[in-house]
Amino acid sequence: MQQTIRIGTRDSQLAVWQATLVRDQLVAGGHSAELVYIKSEGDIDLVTPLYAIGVQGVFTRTLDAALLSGRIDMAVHSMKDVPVQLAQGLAAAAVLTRANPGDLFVYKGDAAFLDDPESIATIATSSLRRRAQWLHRYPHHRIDNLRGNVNTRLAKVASSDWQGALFAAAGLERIGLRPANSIPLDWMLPAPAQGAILVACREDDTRIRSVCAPLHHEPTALCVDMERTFLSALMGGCSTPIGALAEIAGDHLRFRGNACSLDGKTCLSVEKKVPLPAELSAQAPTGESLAQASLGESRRAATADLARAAAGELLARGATTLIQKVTT
Ligand SMILES: NCc1[nH]cc(CCC(=O)O)c1CC(=O)O
Repeated sequence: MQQTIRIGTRDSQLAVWQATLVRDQLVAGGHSAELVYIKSEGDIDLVTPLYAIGVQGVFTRTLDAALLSGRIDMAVHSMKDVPVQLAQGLAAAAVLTRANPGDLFVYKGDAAFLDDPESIATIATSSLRRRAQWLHRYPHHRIDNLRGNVNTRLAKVASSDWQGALFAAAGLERIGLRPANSIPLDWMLPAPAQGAILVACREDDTRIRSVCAPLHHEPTALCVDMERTFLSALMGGCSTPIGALAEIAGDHLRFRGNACSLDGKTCLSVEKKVPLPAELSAQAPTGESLAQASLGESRRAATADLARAAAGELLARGATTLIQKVTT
């Protein structure tokens, strides 16, 4: 009998949904697995905006510690909450197939005010990235802070004077909460890795790494790695307004990135489109067969170069000043 795999997760509804998805896949693969609930710093202080907490990994550090001490065997995270550099001694065991990567505007009443350049609406979000991109498009609006897990935030919107609030589509959709009065924000670039789930384990845990191999989705991993490479090449911390989205569209890889000033007055954006290696087209097999097909480090290196080139372009066009303004 193999030992039961202990899957660490935060206890928000979204986190539990994601961890359950992993557990169910492991169980379907013939393994025994259970959830272990662990509170993160980000769940305890629900008032301070994340950018003001100021440390990376507020949602991941307690889980990292539980992994390293052997209390759990794997941790399931929303990948966008995980610092680009994983904690020492940990490794990515799998990146799951990405859900809707976009952001969503949830509004009250009707959304006609969006087309009215005179309207003085107040929109809620604590994300500097969403704030900056929203103000870039709607400079006449006001932004208020709104923290908490998805459920708390939805409830706060309902009982507030705000006209609406901004959410990750994946966060709402996964827990079956996508409100009818919502608009997908195609023009807003999501956070790097938004909508993707990362399973982390101890670097030397070969059993867990092989158990997780069938859960891995290489096309998603390739895309989110590009986005995270772009982020680190721009020196963005978790709170810098940087958006990035890599998408596989047929036989092409499309990468878009941006960096904005906090007030949204300046938004620099970049786009790259390159042909995709045939084995990674949208129809590519997933999981084990693709892992076996092995992309090879060279292909990853090529897409990482593209992300760094995109970042380099933004830096050359003035992103350095934007980022300095944010961090000082
Ligand atoms: N920052 C918190 C967080 N981390 C992951 C998600 C949603 C799921 C995802 O983006 O993958 C959210 C909520 C949100 O941004 O609205």
